[in-house]
Amino acid sequence: MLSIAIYGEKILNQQAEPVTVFDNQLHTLADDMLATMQQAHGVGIAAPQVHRSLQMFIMASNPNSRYSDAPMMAPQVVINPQILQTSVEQIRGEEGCLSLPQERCQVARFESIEVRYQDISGEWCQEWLSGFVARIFQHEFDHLQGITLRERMS
Ligand SMILES: O=C(NO)N[C@@H](Cc1ccccc1)C(=O)O
Ligand SMILES: [Zn+2]
Repeated sequence: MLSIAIYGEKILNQQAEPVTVFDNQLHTLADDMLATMQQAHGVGIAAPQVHRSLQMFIMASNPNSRYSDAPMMAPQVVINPQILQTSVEQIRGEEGCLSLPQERCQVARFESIEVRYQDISGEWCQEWLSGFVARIFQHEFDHLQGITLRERMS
């Protein structure tokens, strides 16, 4: 397990660096992030939260004790992400953050987004996401820009 940075640590307010080397060490980091997220009953985790200032996160929505109505999806490693388009509609919904333990708050997010990112092997993927998975993507994407829930609490 990796240690999770807590709100206030400056790494959470930094712009993360692009990933340029897709090697075994990157695979190990992805595996360690997933294990750390699962141990914390999370549905997503971003590299800066495990003290690695890299443009990389994992989305792994699953119904668990913290989000009982989360949809089931296979864990997805997202590297060097871009948000290409967003829906007009925004939806308020409850979010938590592993770096803000015990806090939950309502955040407005775009209902659907078109995204482009590289997977663990460096292949580019482009797709539309909507609903809870789009919410997780936007939450993790914020982390890569040094934005946390505290800055989103309206
Ligand atoms: O802190 C993180 N990721 O950065 N993990 C959050 C992810 C998340 C995002 C959006 C809505 C709900 C939950 C978690 O509670 O598992
Ligand atoms: Zn978070």
